[in-house]
Amino acid sequence: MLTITGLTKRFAEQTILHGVDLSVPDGAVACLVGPSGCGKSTILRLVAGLDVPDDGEIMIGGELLSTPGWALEPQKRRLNMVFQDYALWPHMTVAQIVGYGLRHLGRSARAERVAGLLDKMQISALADRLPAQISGGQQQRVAIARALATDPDVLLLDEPLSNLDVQLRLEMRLEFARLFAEVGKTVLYVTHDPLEACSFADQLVVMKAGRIEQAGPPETLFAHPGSSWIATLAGFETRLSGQMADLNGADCAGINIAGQIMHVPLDGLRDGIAPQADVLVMLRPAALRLTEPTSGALTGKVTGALFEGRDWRISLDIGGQSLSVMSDQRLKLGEIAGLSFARDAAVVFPVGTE
Ligand SMILES: Nc1ncnc2c1ncn2[C@@H]1O[C@H](COP(=O)(O)OP(=O)(O)OP(=O)(O)O)[C@@H](O)[C@H]1O
Repeated sequence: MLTITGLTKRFAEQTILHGVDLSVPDGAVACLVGPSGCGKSTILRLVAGLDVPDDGEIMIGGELLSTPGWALEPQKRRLNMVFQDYALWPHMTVAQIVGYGLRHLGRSARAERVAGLLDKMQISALADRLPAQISGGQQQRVAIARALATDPDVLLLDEPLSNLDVQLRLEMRLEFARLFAEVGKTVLYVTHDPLEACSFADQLVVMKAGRIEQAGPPETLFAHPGSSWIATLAGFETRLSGQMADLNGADCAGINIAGQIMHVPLDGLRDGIAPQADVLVMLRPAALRLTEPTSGALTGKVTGALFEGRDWRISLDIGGQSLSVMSDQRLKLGEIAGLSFARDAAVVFPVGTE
């Protein structure tokens, strides 16, 4: 178990991490995700021992790595880090790079272990090449093989896919999912791409401004986002402003959107939203449907229709607020249409706390 408690880091006058608590069980993959500058890489660097915390403790499997006033030297920590730029030594061959941390082994044991790692990463044919003679994706595999060579308890990866093209990134996501399951290491993985994080995370850790906003399995976070920022990551992209009107029966709330009442299931509603509170309703575009403008449904006026190769993107004005809905039918400008949405399509946040 990797355990981080009250981790605090300051650079000059600025506090970069504000008492971060995080536990990653043995063999689990935790992905730190969040906007640039929120402190993700700083956490990795502190765990790796490349920087010293101002406060808090870091432990791996009961062994203390860092506490105020004391830090275990980086090379004594049972972990390895893969950097964004791979940091491969330019004058060494792939086999020499991967075997570098195994110099204590005899020649044949070392060669056998290196061959196994190159095979695992599917780069056996590149053993005698220099880093400059292989592609970015292949360099990435070499960096991971090197990190696995010394059989660390924990792997730290800092944006390892960000230098690869889009297609290769998609392929490597699959590869990482396979690899992480196979090697069974505890992994702390930094990315700013939530979809990359979701591909293989057991635990998604969403950070903002030096704090953890929400952590848990990706499915839980995406179904029950704790903030509008996470809701946006989870694809609740369409926004409507309104006021709480009433609690309409046991499982539905009424929200006033520019004079019309929109009925939102209570499981999409945050606890403790006061009556009359100004709220932000966030909807997943894929779960919105256009319907006949029946009474009881939210209705809007069509202000645009764009054909996007398969479906029409219909722009709808609802009391001065606009949103777009995909439709298999073209609607006329000025037409009134109803809007329906699936039960899990909406989440609601009180304005000011979102
Ligand atoms: N050595 C340093 N000296 C001063 N400030 C630093 C130092 N290292 C990081 N910072 C600052 O700490 C903040 C967090 O940086 P960090 O690299 O952890 O962010 P990040 O979330 O990993 O961002 P990115 O996705 O852009 O890499 C940033 O504002 C950065 O400028």
